[in-house]
Amino acid sequence: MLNISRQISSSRQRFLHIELMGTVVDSSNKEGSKSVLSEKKPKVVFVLGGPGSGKGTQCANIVEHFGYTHLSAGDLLRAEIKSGSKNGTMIQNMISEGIIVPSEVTIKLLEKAIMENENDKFLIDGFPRNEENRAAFESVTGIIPEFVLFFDCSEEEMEKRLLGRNQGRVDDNIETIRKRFKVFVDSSLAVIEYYNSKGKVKKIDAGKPVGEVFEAVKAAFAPAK
Ligand SMILES: Nc1ncnc2c1ncn2[C@@H]1O[C@H](COP(=O)(O)OP(=O)(O)OP(=O)(O)O)[C@@H](O)[C@H]1O
Ligand SMILES: O=c1ccn([C@@H]2O[C@H](COP(=O)(O)O)[C@@H](O)[C@H]2O)c(=O)[nH]1
Repeated sequence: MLNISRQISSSRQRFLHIELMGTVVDSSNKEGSKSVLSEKKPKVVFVLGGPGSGKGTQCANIVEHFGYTHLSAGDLLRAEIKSGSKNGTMIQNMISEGIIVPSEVTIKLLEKAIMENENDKFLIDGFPRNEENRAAFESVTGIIPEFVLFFDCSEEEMEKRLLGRNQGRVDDNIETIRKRFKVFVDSSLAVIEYYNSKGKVKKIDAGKPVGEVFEAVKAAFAPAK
């Protein structure tokens, strides 16, 4: 039985309370046109959560333990900037402002990364970031995620982690961090709500230490009994 209740505890802070499950990969898209992925039929898990909730950290653990390939949408966009692509300046400006890059750009990068990898199971980290991303990805690729891992963490904790990350990211400054939080609440939570309505969200308390979070993640990947 689903049980979602959203509490707004301050103008900037919202939490989702969710109970969950999920599956299935569909290789056709709604327009009937063929995606480059229609033959491959990869298994996909979306890894979602606010900026600094620990998605990348836990994806590294999942790769090691469960043999998935980790595709961070943000990393693919940053690599696109470095490659000198024609979209590089636009992507750079959008990341600096914490804005969501057009779906077409991100989906092309994800499709390419999946096609170029022999693995058939992928963690897609940090995408979809809004409902338009989600609908476009499903329509273009025909992929429905097996499930969605949702890293639930307070803004206070995420802010502390991002300010301490020290990886030289242009968006890890307090001004952009606050913009990213707002984008997450205004646009990205809707994706989690959508998949929750399909019974596909597995919520993780991501405010705990890394090892404890991974114990919960492992349970989410354990086959249903
Ligand atoms: N459970 C945790 N407890 C404390 N620190 C953590 C935890 N998980 C990750 N961190 C640290 O917090 C920072 C952000 O983690 P990470 O990069 O994994 O987050 P993310 O969700 O992928 O962020 P973004 O969405 O900005 O890419 C890193 O410095 C990481 O080492
Ligand atoms: O699907 C995506 C993923 C990322 N972005 C942009 O990149 C930054 C950083 O993303 P991280 O997941 O924190 O690496 C994000 O703020 C967006 O500007 C995107 O547009 N679409």
